[in-house]
Amino acid sequence: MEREQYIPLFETKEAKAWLFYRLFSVTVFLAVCFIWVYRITNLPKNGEDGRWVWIGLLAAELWFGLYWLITQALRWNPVFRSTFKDRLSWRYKEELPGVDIFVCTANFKIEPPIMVVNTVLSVLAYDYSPEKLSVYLSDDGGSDLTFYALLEGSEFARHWIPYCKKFKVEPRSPAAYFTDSKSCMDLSHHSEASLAIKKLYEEMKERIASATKLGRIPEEQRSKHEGFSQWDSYSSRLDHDTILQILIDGKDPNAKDIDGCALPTLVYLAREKRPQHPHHFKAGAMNALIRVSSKISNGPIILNLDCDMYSNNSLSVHDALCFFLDEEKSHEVAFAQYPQHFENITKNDVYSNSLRVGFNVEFHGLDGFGGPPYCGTGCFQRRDVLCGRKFTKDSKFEWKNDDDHKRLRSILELEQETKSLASCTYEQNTQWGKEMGLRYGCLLEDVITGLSIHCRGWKSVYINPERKAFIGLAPTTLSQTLVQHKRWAEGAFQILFCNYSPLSYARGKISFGLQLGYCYYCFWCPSSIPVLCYCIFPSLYLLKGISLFPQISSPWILPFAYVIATRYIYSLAEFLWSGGTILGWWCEQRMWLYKRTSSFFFGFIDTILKMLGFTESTFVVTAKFTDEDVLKRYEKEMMEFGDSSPMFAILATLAMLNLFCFIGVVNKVIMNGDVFSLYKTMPLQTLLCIALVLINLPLYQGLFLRNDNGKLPSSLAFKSFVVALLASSSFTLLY
Ligand SMILES: O=c1ccn([C@@H]2O[C@H](COP(=O)(O)OP(=O)(O)O[C@H]3O[C@H](CO)[C@@H](O)[C@H](O)[C@H]3O)[C@@H](O)[C@H]2O)c(=O)[nH]1
Ligand SMILES: [Mn+2]
Repeated sequence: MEREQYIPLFETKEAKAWLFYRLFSVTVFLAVCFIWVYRITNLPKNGEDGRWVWIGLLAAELWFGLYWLITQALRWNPVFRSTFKDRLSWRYKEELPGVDIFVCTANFKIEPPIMVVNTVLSVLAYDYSPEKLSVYLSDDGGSDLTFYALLEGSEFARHWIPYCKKFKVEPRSPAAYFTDSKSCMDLSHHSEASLAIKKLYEEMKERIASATKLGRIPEEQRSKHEGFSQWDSYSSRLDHDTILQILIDGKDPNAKDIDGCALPTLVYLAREKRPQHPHHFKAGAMNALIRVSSKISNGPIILNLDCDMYSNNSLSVHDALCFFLDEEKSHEVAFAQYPQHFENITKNDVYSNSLRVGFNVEFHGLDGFGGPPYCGTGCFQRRDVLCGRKFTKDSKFEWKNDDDHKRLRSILELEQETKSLASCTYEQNTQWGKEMGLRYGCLLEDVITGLSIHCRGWKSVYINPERKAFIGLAPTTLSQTLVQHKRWAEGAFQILFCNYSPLSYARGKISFGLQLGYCYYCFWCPSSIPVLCYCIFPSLYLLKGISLFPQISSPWILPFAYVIATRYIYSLAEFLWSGGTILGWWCEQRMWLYKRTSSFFFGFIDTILKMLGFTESTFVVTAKFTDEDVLKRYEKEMMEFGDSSPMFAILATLAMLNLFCFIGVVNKVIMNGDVFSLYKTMPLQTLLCIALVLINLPLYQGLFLRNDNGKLPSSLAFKSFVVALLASSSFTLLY
């Protein structure tokens, strides 16, 4: 037979301006070298003022310079991918592979069941043959409320899916669809059907809301489904049997939507939990899902989603499949990662949660070196690779289509057999969590798993289409953002010491660029220390009148000026290009500082304590639900403090310290009457201190000027005031 002509399913383009960027980056590096030379050649002699702090600054600047070199990997070689999904349907017609979608939820109190159901509905309604689509919800909360909500959702799906397909609805999360102004316009066109479906949705929402409010399932509902009986032996969230229920069996000829078309499979799973067995958080949940799904649908492609990440494009599966089914280029692709988008980002994004630059710039850069990391959500994976398969030249993606849609066993039998795969003891003495499935023992289970896949020789691709594929919820308070980043930074730091460390094990197994790329995240924690030094010492020495940087008349000021100016101009340009605002960029600078001085610093300390055996790290789940009061302030872009966490204590103390130094210096200048002397002798120190005070303005407001519940508690204000005052005055008087 003649070989069919090869038609590429995706293409990869390089960025246009890469040469320009590389030249620019070389000039910055030269300037950095001059700064190092300045520090070394001007080191104060033994006994002179400021020798120790000078050495400290040298260390910090060495770190900043080297770390900056690492970040170049993220921008050196960006690539952009596009897919041809019409060719896919044309080429493969009905022979596309099965896709299993895993949605994870963990806590019904902070991850509202109605939101979870919307996410599930959005993927159930994918424009993909229902026989080949299966959706699994893993509920680590083991909550009958979530189960009940899913049960309601499965009933509603029988109306929702045909509605979506008939009217080509987008997005297919009902909640998003009914609030989207554009789709509401459409809604008015196909009047009757849309009013009816909206009513059904509202009724379902109402039932779920009242059950949630009540805190239990009404008896009449409970008696309708035998699945609830599985909660009879349930004692707590962390102590219960496996609960498994196939809510829609796609292979059952009676499972039909209201138009008589087949439905995708839908499964609820709460794996067994026992207090004496570690459950490994999300990684454990995913591994249980991998095993359970292998018995039920065994789709060769797996999509993993967080419970808040609904699908915003009914054709994303097709887009992703282009990367796995291309006849010449696909054999090395292990996973395709989509970016995360968030629907609740305010205009200037006060907490810098949109991760704009990361997803619009840096991930493209990593893609150029062998692939973006696995981000835990919005990621399509090959099942065989996830289960430990190594890359070889003939690792082509293969799947067989079983035409037999009938089950040999009854569904009850199947459920019973499958349950044991989700038990606590199943993994004992197996490779699960090590060589198979997601890796255990790291707070960033996704990134470490992706790294291990890269180390086995696979590539990944980054797909960032115009129409957003997945949209979720970002944290809405400062403390949530800081806690989330602490988890991420701590997890990334753990990777540095694990078996797959990008510094040692990965060498030679992944490209040098990707090694650096991973290091960028892994070194977040330790980079807190030089930033802390820079926030404290230059200002204290300014107050004391000791200069630590070149004077305005010295030529050495030039490299400093060049680095500072280009760093900020470039980052502003990049931020605006990625769709941000100027004020948003300013907020990002603030969050840059806050993350380093609190999240990354605490992550650093915690990792060290953990290595010494003092603590265990836990996965703190981000709330996807905000109090009305808090939400109002969030929408007004007011920083939300509220409680007195140790992270806030550090931030407040640093802010106060800089304020005192600033006031002290202004006072001195006024007494001396010579405004210009400071500008001549210590221009950079003054600039740094002023910048730190300006960036902290919202914090001073939270400390002293606000009256709402989101301000900083006065006890914390008092403590930080005293500590900062003591530190600055004792430094000037005694030292
Ligand atoms: O024991 C647990 C803890 C969490 N989750 C689920 O994991 C997901 C992510 O949790 P979230 O609190 O939203 O964390 P984020 O920081 O927003 O998530 C990012 O970072 C995590 C790693 O830190 C990844 O697991 C996520 O996929 C990624 O989106 C959620 O759906 C949770 O329900 C579980 O299933 N079991
Ligand atoms: Mn999340």
